[in-house]
Amino acid sequence: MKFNQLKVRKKQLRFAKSPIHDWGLFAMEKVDANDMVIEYIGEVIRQKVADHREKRYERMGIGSSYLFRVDDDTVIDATKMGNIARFINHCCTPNCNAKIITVDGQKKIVIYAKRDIEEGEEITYDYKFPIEADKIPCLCGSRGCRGTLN
Ligand SMILES: Nc1ncnc2c1ncn2[C@@H]1O[C@H](CN(CC[C@H](N)C(=O)O)CC2CN(CCC(c3ccccc3)c3ccccc3)C2)[C@@H](O)[C@H]1O
Repeated sequence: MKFNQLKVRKKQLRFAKSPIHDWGLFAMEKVDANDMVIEYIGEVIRQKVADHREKRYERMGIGSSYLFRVDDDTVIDATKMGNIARFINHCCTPNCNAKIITVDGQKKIVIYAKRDIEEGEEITYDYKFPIEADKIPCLCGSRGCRGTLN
């Protein structure tokens, strides 16, 4: 089914302080399992450009960036141009999935509900960060928490 034929009734969402980390994204209405929640909007850039930007963001002290890896040569950067999807936090037992779909040759990241989500629940997905040496402790607080983001 083409992306624009999807039932793209925008979900009522809001960003607010999160018990997981800083700001998060919350459902303002019930979301049914498998419904599309939001697209992760940002600039589509090549891996090389993302590497340079990541170093620049580190130098600027903005640390963790709004970079979302799509595949081994495509990254979506929501730092300068993005939507509220960039506020979605990680959870080891998330209520959403991030799926990559291709629409007219353009790769898009769409966040779908894995299960029914109640009004007021925080929207989360598994970041699936690559394993790294310097660990980022995970604050998701869920029973199945793996302890680190990477
Ligand atoms: N389960 C978890 N456990 C522990 N930590 C978690 C978990 N889930 C998410 N996180 C944290 O959230 C990050 C992902 N984050 C998700 C949303 C985040 N909650 C938020 O409130 O922004 C988006 C990134 C946070 N950054 C914002 C930078 C900001 C900035 C930073 C410093 C100084 C000034 C400005 C900035 C602002 C504008 C432009 C550029 C940078 C992007 C992860 O990388 C991790 O650090």
